[in-house]
Amino acid sequence: MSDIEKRKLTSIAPLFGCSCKLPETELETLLEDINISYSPEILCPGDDAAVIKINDDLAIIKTTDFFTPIVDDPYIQGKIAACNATNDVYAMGATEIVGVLALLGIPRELPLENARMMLKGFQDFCNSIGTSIVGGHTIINPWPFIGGAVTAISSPDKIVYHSGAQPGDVLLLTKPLGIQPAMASTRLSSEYSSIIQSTLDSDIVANAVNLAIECMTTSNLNAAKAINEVGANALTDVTGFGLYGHGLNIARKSNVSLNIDLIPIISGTLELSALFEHGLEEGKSAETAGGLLMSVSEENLDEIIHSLNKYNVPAYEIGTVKEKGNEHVVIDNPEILEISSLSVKFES
Ligand SMILES: Nc1ncnc2c1ncn2[C@@H]1O[C@H](COP(=O)(O)OP(=O)(O)OP(=O)(O)O)[C@@H](O)[C@H]1O
Ligand SMILES: [Mg+2]
Repeated sequence: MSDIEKRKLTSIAPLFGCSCKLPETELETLLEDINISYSPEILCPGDDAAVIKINDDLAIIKTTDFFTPIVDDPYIQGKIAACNATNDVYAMGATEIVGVLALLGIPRELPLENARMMLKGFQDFCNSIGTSIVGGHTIINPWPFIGGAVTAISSPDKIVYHSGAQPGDVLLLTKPLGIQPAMASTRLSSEYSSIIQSTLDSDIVANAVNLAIECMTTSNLNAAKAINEVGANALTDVTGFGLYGHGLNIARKSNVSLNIDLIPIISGTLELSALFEHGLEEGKSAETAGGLLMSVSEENLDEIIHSLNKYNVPAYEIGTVKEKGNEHVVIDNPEILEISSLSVKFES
């Protein structure tokens, strides 16, 4: 057995899941320097996915995402990668994916069986949301990575942009936060292990990891279906830039301020975040395949919550949209809501 075969998937790269994204400020500098010119058919440069208007009835949505492993099980890693890559389509309010190209990077020494299981998890997840791998690209690379390039279609008028949040709107989030600290607890040195054991019950840590994996393998498709039925003013998904960073994208594009006064977290992750200094209570902790953050009018609020719950999607009311103030995103001493299950009580 080679050295790498004996190592865990997450031990081959030093960054995990969406936390390997280039920081947002550096990405902005990079893209500014290139000065890309977008033609008028590109409806929303800088949003979660590119939307290309073909005619009044048809837009094509294209997006790509890939990252390093966040779990050691290659099959689950494949599912998480497919969930994360396809979620940017749902973050535009679109629901109809027509195909996914699978992108794979594998270290020379990694047994092909590991790569095969990642791809199998990827394909099974795509099937579970009604689509399939239609091709891909595979390279030899020192760090393993997996992801997808996704194509979807939609009516242009169903697309929901970052830019539509209005003062008076309510902010809803569909998954709890805390993926980064929950998963960091699975990769601990013995020094950290003993600190955690003295701080948190081992069952709480195990449940946090299980719920984090459930979050990362639960598609935002159902949430997008609900939004498609009722409508939302602005929409994004919460990934590597955390709630703060993705909220900032909506606030800037909409020229408003977001006041966030409640942060739903995976139970136990506040203590883990404090230990690893991830900044969860400030919305700064990186999420992977996180939930949808939407801005909805007060008058649509009950209907959208009802519709989300009907599709078995939780809806946490985390704050409100204000006229633009000194800061685009205000998260000041928020209430912390500990979540230990994604299941929804639905009353029709
Ligand atoms: N190399 C690149 N060339 C051109 N545009 C890019 C490049 N990298 C990122 N972008 C654009 O920058 C914006 C932010 O990219 P990013 O992948 O972080 O999207 P996101 O939706 O905010 O995050 P996530 O994909 O994790 O959900 C997107 O509009 C994306 O198309
Ligand atoms: Mg996104």
